[in-house]
This record gives sequence, C-alpha cells and structure tokens, in this order.
Amino acid sequence: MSRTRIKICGLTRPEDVRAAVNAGADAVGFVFYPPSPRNLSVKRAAELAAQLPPFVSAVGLFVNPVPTFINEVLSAVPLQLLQFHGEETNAECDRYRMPWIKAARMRPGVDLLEFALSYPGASGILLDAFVDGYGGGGKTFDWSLIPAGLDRPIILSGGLAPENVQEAVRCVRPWAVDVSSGVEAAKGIKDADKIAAFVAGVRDADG
Ligand SMILES: O=C(O)c1ccccc1NCC(=O)[C@H](O)[C@H](O)COP(=O)(O)O
Repeated sequence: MSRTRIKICGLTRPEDVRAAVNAGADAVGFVFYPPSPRNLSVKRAAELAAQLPPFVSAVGLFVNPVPTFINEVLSAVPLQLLQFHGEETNAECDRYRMPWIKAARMRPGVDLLEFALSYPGASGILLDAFVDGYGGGGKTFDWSLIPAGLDRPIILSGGLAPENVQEAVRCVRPWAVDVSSGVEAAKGIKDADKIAAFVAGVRDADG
C-alpha cells in the first residue's frame, strides 16, 4: 500500500515551514486570498518557498483569482501546484499550463462524480467541508458522502487534526490529506508538536 501524502496548509512563518519539512510533509500550502488570516504577500511567499528542500512541493491556494494575479505570483514564487477553492471553471484553472487541483465543498447532495467530470484537467480533487470563507474552517464533513469510483486522486481535507487523522485515513484511504486549523496554535500560527503528531497519525494509519 502506498503511503498517504501530507500537505500542511496556511503557513506564514519560516519556523512553521521548517516544522512541516522536518516532520515529513510532502507539500506545504501558501494562501493567496486577502480575506484569509493566512494570506501571504507575494514577497513573503517567495521567502518561505525559498526555504523548501528538494521534493517538498509548494502549493499556491487561490479563490476566484484574476489571471494577472496568478501570473504575478508565479513570476516570483516557485509553485509546483495550484489549488483552486472558488467557482473557477476547468478552463480558468487550466490556462496556467501547470498541475492544479480543485476543491469540492462537501455537503449532502453534492454529486462528486459529476463534479470531477466537470474538471477534466484537475490532477486531483480536494474534498473540504462547506464553510463560510471558502476554506480553512477547521470543520469536518461526513466522509460517507465520498462515493467509490472517483476517477481522480482524492485529497481529504476539512477539520483534520492529530486526534482524527488516523480514523480519516483508515476510513477514506485518500491519496493525500490536507490540514490547516488542526495543527495551529492560532490562525496562521502553526504548532510544531501538532504537526509532528498529525504526521505520526498518518504514518500509523498507513501501517
Ligand atoms: O486556509 C485558509 O485560510 C483558506 C481560505 C480560503 C480558501 C481556502 C483556504 N484553505 C484551503 C485549504 O487547503 C485548507 O487546508 C483546507 O480548507 C482545510 O482547512 P482546515 O479545515 O482548517 O484544516
């Protein structure tokens, strides 16, 4: 069984990037959404991304961005993956000619199979809780809503934490897990011990 990949999202400080890398994260997420308390300036994100060693991916997170903004970010920040959390269409996500994933905001009645078919260019689908402000809400959703047979890697997100990630991985067996609030001391301020405990929980579930 392949190991579950791990993304730690919403990093804003160098020490938190170090904590995520040292704990064994496969990717770190940088938020480019001004209403978020985790929002980063392009300059700050470039400084944080410059800290990453080889084979730890930088993911840029956007909500209904204008192309000029994404191009400004990409000119300064070496992102390996784009993550879209708004009402973007497949064509709008696909225009940057680089890998991207699309967030689905989960609640009863969401047809995930149809959702995935409407984003043929997505490398994966991030399943998140339906919260105000598009994401980063620290809320779980009903994992039983996830249908079998999704034709794309699943990134499980939404309210994960050291306390529940082992159950989440064993229940869903996602390609990857993503966490923000659950490893924080405060919004945008990560807790190194919680990050380490989260990664350990994933590794325990992987066996
Ligand atoms: O993190 C944010 O502040 C955020 C703001 C707006 C859109 C998306 C946002 N985060 C997206 C992520 O990938 C989060 O890691 C994901 O929503 C899970 O967050 P949490 O439930 O806090 O673990």
